[in-house]
This record gives sequence, structure tokens and C-alpha cells, in this order.
Amino acid sequence: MASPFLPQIDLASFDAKSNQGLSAQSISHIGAAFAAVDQSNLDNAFALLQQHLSSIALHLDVKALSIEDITSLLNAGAAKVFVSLNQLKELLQISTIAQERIILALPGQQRANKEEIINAIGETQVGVFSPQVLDVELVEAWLKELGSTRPPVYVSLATPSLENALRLLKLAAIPIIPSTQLTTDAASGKIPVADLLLANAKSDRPDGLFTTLVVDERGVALGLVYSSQESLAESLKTGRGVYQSRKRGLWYKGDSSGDIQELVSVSLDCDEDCLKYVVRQKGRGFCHLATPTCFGDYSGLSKLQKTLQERKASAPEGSYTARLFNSPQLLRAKIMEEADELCNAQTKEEVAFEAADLLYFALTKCVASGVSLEDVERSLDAKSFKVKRRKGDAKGQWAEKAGLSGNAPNSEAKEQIKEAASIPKKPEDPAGFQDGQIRMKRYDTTTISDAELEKILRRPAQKSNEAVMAIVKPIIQAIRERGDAAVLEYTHKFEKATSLKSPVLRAPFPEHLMQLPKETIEAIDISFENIRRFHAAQAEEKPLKIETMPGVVCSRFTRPIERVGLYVPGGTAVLPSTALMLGVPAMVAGCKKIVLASPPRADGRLTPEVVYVAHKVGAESIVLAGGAQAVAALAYGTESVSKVDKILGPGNQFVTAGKMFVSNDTSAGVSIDMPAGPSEVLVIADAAANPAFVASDLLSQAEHGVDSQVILIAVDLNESQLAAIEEQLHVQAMALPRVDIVRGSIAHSVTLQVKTIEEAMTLSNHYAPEHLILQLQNAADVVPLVENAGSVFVGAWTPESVGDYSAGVNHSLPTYGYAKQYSGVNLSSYQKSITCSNLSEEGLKNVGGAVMQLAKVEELEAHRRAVSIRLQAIKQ
Ligand SMILES: NC(=O)c1ccc[n+]([C@@H]2O[C@H](COP(=O)([O-])OP(=O)(O)OC[C@H]3O[C@@H](n4cnc5c(N)ncnc54)[C@H](O)[C@@H]3O)[C@@H](O)[C@H]2O)c1
Ligand SMILES: N[C@H](CO)Cc1c[nH]c[nH+]1
Ligand SMILES: [Zn+2]
Repeated sequence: MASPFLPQIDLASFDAKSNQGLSAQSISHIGAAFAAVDQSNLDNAFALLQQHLSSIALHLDVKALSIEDITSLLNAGAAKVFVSLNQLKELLQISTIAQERIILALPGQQRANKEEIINAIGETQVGVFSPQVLDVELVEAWLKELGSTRPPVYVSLATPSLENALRLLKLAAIPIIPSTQLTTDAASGKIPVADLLLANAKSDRPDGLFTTLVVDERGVALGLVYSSQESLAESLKTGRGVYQSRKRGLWYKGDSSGDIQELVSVSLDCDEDCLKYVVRQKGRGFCHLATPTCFGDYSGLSKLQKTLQERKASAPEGSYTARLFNSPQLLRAKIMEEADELCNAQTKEEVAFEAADLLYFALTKCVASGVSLEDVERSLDAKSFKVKRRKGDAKGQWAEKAGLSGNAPNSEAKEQIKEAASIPKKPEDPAGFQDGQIRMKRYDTTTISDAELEKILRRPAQKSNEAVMAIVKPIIQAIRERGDAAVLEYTHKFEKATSLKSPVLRAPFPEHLMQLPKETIEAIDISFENIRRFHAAQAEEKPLKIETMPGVVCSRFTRPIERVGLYVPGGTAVLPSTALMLGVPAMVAGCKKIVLASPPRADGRLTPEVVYVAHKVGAESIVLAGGAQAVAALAYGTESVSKVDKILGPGNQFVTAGKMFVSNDTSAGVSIDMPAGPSEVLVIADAAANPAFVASDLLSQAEHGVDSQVILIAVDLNESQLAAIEEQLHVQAMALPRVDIVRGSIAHSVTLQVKTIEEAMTLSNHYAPEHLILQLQNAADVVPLVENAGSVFVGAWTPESVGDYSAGVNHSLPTYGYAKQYSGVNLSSYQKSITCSNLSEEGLKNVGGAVMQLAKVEELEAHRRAVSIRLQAIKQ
């Protein structure tokens, strides 16, 4: 049963040291409170809800607020709101508000009659609150008039006394009493809380004690004890579990054993003859036999939590749980794996089995982060208070994986923005936010050490190679052993494309699979032509040929790699532009066999843009698979997938690990382009830069994935110039459909303040970004200072996205600092160079001596003779 009375608190001073009323702790023991809210203390109300949501059911007089503020308070967890008649009518229109959360506040001093109330509330069963009833006798008469079917009635006790309060309680009205008049200390002369709690309680025992159930915060029964008014008062006063022992009198639990209890809350059952104490048990447990409960050990989730918490404190070396605690990447992989298995479970047994696995790993994550089951349950309860619910659509990537159609990919993100806007205060900024704004952290490079800078510029952690390889190796093995069947199995599993019967689509590709709007065809055609031109211009005009000595001619010519496999990612976004970037240079180089691979949608089809590009570049086939399975199929070939000589293209960690593995396997005979991972950009901006342009460039890469990183180097910008960029970043980010992804990437993105362009370039060359954008006064003059970068974008009119799609440069570029040693994809990525030597007699005579001498040094006689035998022949 809820608290039979409500302490009235002053929002402005609650929790503060100056608070003269009951302490916050005592109020949370009672579990409910009342307060009047207006604009002056609205922020305090939100703060209080955030801090005490689960421990205090907050009842708020909101007559001075707008409907928006009221719904925000309900959303934030206010238990009940006391409203005017007009507000009541408006709130009843919102179907998601439970009616018992709305209480009609009757106007003023007047005694209300039954008709007045019934007229006001119609058929709706809402409570009634009379704010200024001075005369208890009047209330008595009034309650009688309302009769037995009356709604819950709250009465503000303007002249509080124990006697008045008890009279109202006997009438089953709920008195609201200023907390300054209440006490847990009987000696203080105020109204004792214990007396109010037990006002209507009646013991069913001859000794007059109350049977008391003791439970933990999850509601698990710890044991059964007895209470008296005195022990309850003592418990409320000390904040501990204090009971009435039938043999020893007052019993302060744990005084002799040390296993004390912190009191969380006290309440009565429905017929008020039994108390429930919620406690936080310390020490070995509640039972004198040192078990957590008097009914033995914990079971289920509570038991698992206890074990995990113990393991976290001292995990046996080598235990699996210790491995999980030490490797966030392994834990993440297991959570994803188990979630996927749960989704695929069919029978009741399978669902229970897989759900148990998922809960185990989820709880390990909680314990590793210092979160308890109680915290999780509090969060669940808080969600149940929401008035404006999210639609519950799956996010784009998951919706696609699950084969949902017609699910607007980012509707949930939009809901989140709306919701965020309707909640005025948040206690802490989540990742990516600062002071309520999506903002990158700022550092002045003159005030940080090199070591700190190194840490700041570290790319977001990736799964360890070991963890990813452990996932990828069995996949590759399965493809080698079982070919097409295994490719299909993984596609069914990861892409949910269960209707797919063949892993390959062969050219000529059917027209109906590449139906596109005219504008898209035009855009692809323009981009195709620019990319073709830029890559064709990279071809050697003629083979290199020089005479190193008279008669010694060396030359070099290139040949296309015969068979290439092009991986087009498709996990989190559909990327036909990557098909262009990989396919066009392959076509220009003259590769004989071009095989594309890309994960299909859940309906088993590829996005038509990718099929159209495959058609335009003359691809032989498209492998309808993603991840390591696609890479393995390309590397080794299967019954229907053509083996290739080189695999190119970006991808996630499974794709990259697959590429690394097959390129290291000499039996595969396959090479790869480079490690190209999560997108990144570094923007260097000075005072001439347009803040909106700078922000838009940063966001264009931040929206790729939560593991993307964007860096701004601000050259000699003052506070207002920096603030202008930050403001733009926030405003533009909030308007993006992928704002939830952006928040993730901005959380590990930074602004670095430097004084000069030289300092900026030193930093940039050290970071070696995938994309470097120069938004500087004389941007072109700075290009000669670039030493390491995948691709450079010069000046205000060159957004990075032109390079992603249409300018002609390639967007498949080295990330993760590999721009220090790798080039992005270019024509030579599809070619090999062959060198050629051609000597005349004179030439051999000129160079032969050097060759023979060096062969002699290396003691390779056959090498020496291959020359001497010819020189002798020339002599004869
Ligand atoms: N650097 C560049 O030039 C460049 C260009 C474009 C894209 N990108 C990057 O490429 C990446 C694309 O990644 P993506 O995930 O969107 O698509 P993806 O196609 O690379 O990966 C999706 C595949 O991963 C596999 N997979 C997913 N979860 C798995 C698991 N638990 N176990 C085994 N396999 C699993 C599945 O087979 C799935 O088909 C992004 O990080 C993007 O930023 C980089
Ligand atoms: N910027 C990405 C490479 O890091 C490529 C891309 C594709 N589509 C849009 N952008
Ligand atoms: Zn991009």
C-alpha cells in the first residue's frame, strides 16, 4: 500500500542543508512526498525527479504550469499531478496518461459537494484535492456526502496536529502535512511519522506485534520478523533495520553479528496488518546461518549477480568471467552473438536457453560498469512513467537485418530528439553532449603534454584482432570446406535473407533488378565519367625504358591484374558509391574478371544502384554475401563464386580481418589493397572559414558510424569564432536523421586549438587522416606542407562529400593512420608492373664483370658461370 499520508516539501530547499523538515532520507523511507511547482522551482522538480525517481513518489501541485510542462513532469516520473479543471480536460485527451496519475484540485476554501465533483470529473475516476481546507469537521461532512464510491481524496492540512491528521486518516482521506511539522524523533514535539504510518494498522496477533516481511531492493524475501510501533519509530529514526524480538525486545539487526541493514523503505500491505521492510543487507546475509536469506541462497538473476560481483572483486585467473571483464571487445561480441541467437530461437526451450545466455552476458556488462540489477529495474520502472512513448521502431540497420519493410529507418532517432526537447533538464550529459549540446571536447595544445595529445588523438578502440579473428576463422574454414552451402548459411544468419537460394548473381543482370529513377541514373553516370577520367589519366603514357650502360636496356610495363574481387559494404549503409570507386578503376585498368561482393537486403536482393554500377563496369558476377564469408568465397572460390587474385574494398572489422587472413594464407594466392576502416576527417580552419561549412564537413564523416572520428584543428580562433562552429555543429547535428550515430562519433572527436598553420600541419601529418580538409585563407598554398593524408580537399568550396561521390578522386582510402604508408585505391591498385632487361653483346661485356664479382662474393658459382660462359662465347 502507498504511504497513507504525504509530507509536503519545499522544492527549493529539499536536500539542502537548510531544509528544516524531514530529511530526504526519511522521506524516501516513507516513499512519497507532495510539492507545489511553478516556473520558479520547476528546475528543482526535475532535479528531484532525476535524483529520487524510484525512492520518492512525487505528487505535484501543477496548477501554475502549462500542459507541456505538466506532461514533461509526468514523463520525467512525477507519480501524480494535481491540476485545475481546465488542465484536467486537456490532459484527459492524452490517451497514454494513466488517469490515476491526475488529481483534480478543487478551488479554494469552499466545501465541495458531490455534484460539483461529479460534474467536474464526469465518468472519470480521478482523485480530488482540496488545497486549503481549514476545518476538519467540514471535511468529515464532505467525505460522508461523497459516499463510499468517492475517488481518493487528498486534504491539505493547513493546521496540522497529530489529532487532525489521525481523524482524516480514520476517514481514509490522505492528509498532506508540511514536512517541517513531521518528525522521526518522538522527543521533538512534532507529529511522529511512525504514528501516522500505523494509524489504521491492526495487528492480527495476540501480542499486538506486526508481522514484518523483510525483502531486498529486488523484492526477494530475506526473512520474516516482527515489529512494534516502537521498533518502527526506531528504524525510521536510525535508518536501519530495527525489529521487535519476541524474546529480547528491541532488536537492532546486525549489532552483534555485524550484518546490519540499511533501511530503504517501509510500507503496509493492503489490509494494513503486515509491514514490508525493503533493506540493503550488509555483511554475510540476513540469516544467522550466514546465507543471504532465511530460505537459503539466492537463485536466478540475484545469484548470478552475486557471483559476478564476487568475480569482479577477485576473479580466478583464467576464468571465463575474468576474460570477459578484461576484454570489452570479447564481451561486446558475445552480447551481439547471443542476441542474434535469441532472435533465431524457435522452441520454448531454445528461447529460454538463449535468453539465459544473453542475460548472463548483459549482466556481466552491467557488473563490469558498476551497474546492479536494482539500477536496471529502476530504469525499467522509470520508463513505465513515460507519457510520450517512443514508437518502438527498430533503428535502420536493425530493421533491415530483421527484414522489416516500410520501417522509416530513423523515426526512432527523430522521436528521441523530440523527447529530448521536451525534457528541460538532464542530470548528466550523455556521451557526445556537453552542457546539453552535441559538442566535441576542446583542447588548447599549448597546455597539454605530448603524451596527452597522443591519447586524445587515438582512434576509437576496435575489437582486438584476437577476438575478431576468433570469430572470422571458423567462418573462413566453413567456406573452404562447404563452399556455397556455407556462404548461404551465413547470409541467412547475418543478413536474414533466408529466401536466397544461390549466392551469386551472374551478368547479364536482369533489367528489373536495376530499375532506378532518372535522376539517380544521371547522378551515377556523371560520377562514373569523372571517376573514369581521373583514373584513366593515371595510366602510363608509354612503358618506362632506359639504357643504364651502353647496351644494357631496362624497361618496365604494366599489366592488369586478371581477376579482382570488389567488396562493397552494406551493413550499416548502402554504398553504391563504393561500387563506383572500386569498379570504375578496375574497368579502366582492363581487369578481365570483375567480381563484386555485397551483403544483400533481407529480401535477398541487392540495392538496384549497386547492380546498375556492376553492369556499367562490366562485372562478371555479384556475390550476394558480406563479411568474412564473402571475402573467403572470393579468395578461395566456391562451386559458383569465381576465385580472384586480389580483393579490394573497405568494410567493417570482420571484413578487414577476413582480408588480412586470406592475404596471409599462401595457399589462397590472393592479395589485398589496404586496411580501410571507419571513416575519419581532419578539418583545419582559420578565421576565414565559414563556421557552418566547417561543421557540415565534420558531420559528413561523423554520420558514417559511431566508430568514426572527426578532428577540428582551429588555427588562432578566438572564443566567439570557436563558439560559432560549435553552435553550428549542434544545430546541424540535431537536424540530422542519423543524429544518434553522430552523438556516438562526436563523443570521441575533438577540437585542437593551435596558433599557426605550421603547428596545424605538424599535427595533421602526425595523425595522417583519411580525409584532410583545408578551410584556410590561402588553402592551396598549404598543400605543399601535406605529408600524410588519404585525400585532400582544398578551400571553402570543396566539401569532402564531392570526393565521396562525384569529383573523380577515389573514396576508398587508408584510415587509422595508415595514410603514412598506404595510398588510397588508384589505377595502380589494379595493375602489376613487370620489368624487362635486354642486353647486347656490348652490354654484357660492360656489366658482366660486376655481376661475376658479386656472385663470387655470394659464392653462387652458377650465377657467375651464366655470365662467364657467354663472355667466352663472345671472345671465340
Ligand atoms: N575507408 C573507406 O574508404 C571506407 C569507405 C566506405 C565505407 N567505409 C567503412 O566501411 C565500414 C562498413 O561496415 P558495415 O558494417 O556497414 O558493412 P560491411 O558490409 O563491411 O559488414 C557487414 C557484414 O559484417 C558481417 N558481420 C556483422 N556482424 C557480424 C558478427 N557478429 N560476426 C561475424 N560477421 C558479422 C556480416 O556478414 C555483414 O554482412 C564502415 O565502418 C564504413 O565507415 C570505409
Ligand atoms: N566517406 C566514406 C569513406 O570514408 C565513403 C562514403 C561513401 N558514401 C559516403 N561516403
Ligand atoms: Zn563519406
